[in-house]
Amino acid sequence: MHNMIKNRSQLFVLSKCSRWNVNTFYDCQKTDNSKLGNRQAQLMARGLPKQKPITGVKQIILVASGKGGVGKSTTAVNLSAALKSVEPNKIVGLLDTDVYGPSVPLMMNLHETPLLTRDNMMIPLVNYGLQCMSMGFLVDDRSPVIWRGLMVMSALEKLLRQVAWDAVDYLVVDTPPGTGDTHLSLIQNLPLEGVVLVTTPQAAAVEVTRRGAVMFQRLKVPIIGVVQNMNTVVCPKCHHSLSLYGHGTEALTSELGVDLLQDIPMDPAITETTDQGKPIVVALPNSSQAEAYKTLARKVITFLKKQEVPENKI
Ligand SMILES: Nc1ncnc2c1ncn2[C@@H]1O[C@H](COP(=O)(O)OP(=O)(O)OP(=O)(O)O)[C@@H](O)[C@H]1O
Repeated sequence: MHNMIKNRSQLFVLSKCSRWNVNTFYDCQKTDNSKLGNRQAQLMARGLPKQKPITGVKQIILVASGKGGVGKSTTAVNLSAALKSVEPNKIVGLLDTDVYGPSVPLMMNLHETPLLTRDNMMIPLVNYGLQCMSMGFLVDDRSPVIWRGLMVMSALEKLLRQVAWDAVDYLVVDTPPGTGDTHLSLIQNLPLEGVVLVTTPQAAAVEVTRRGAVMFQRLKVPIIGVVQNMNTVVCPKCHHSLSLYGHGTEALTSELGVDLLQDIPMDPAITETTDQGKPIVVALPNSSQAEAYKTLARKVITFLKKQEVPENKI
């Protein structure tokens, strides 16, 4: 757990039984931004504007989609688990920035309220070896979040700056669908390594993904590649793979000049494990579905390694 505090009960006492909830959003202290580290220098060396890293995090990867419901959160959760599985020595975090429809609590089976450090930083909840933070940990599970944009931005600021990430190597950031304020705010404020776009191949989904991709390209966020989700169905008896929607994603990736990173079939085991709060990479680690997510993770890692600027070039 967090290196300042060795166990949760000790922390609970130290924080005078304070638990983070939505009411404390507006009266907490500012994050300590003094430890920006080498990363900023690396990004400046790449000619990127001066964004502020997240304390305790080395590399940040966005997972985004144009349309809702295409499997972005499922991909983000399984990508996080797969990064951990492929590189067990690395520390992986998962940040859910979908304030209106957070999925991480359900998909990671985490329903507690985060504890606070002495300086009012939220301690990520941990399951399956992944540090996790979500707006869903801070609001009632069943209540809708009825907030105006400014409140959402304020909540996002807290999620970005008031979480006590503990030496995270890879932070996977699940985003809301579309290309709204949250994306702009993430792009403006964070040194992002790149974005993984998730789409299904129907024309409607591909069209919105294209618009999202152009936004990322214009704002100089590297596109790591595209995950095509739920295009194929594999027959459990004869293992024949049937394509449901055709080649919309290939057309998109060749138009954008980016990689089609992985094809994830539509599979009931993925839905079931997701709904049970255990990503398929954890629930069925040797399955072909888990292997698909691990292949994706390996490609993301290869991309991240290429992004690194050698120390002697800074
Ligand atoms: N490859 C897949 N096979 C089967 N079911 C899947 C697959 N990918 C996602 N699903 C299911 O599709 C539904 C939507 O997935 P998910 O919540 O990840 O989408 P999303 O794009 O993040 O949605 P939102 O726009 O609400 O954030 C979930 O029930 C999930 O279990």
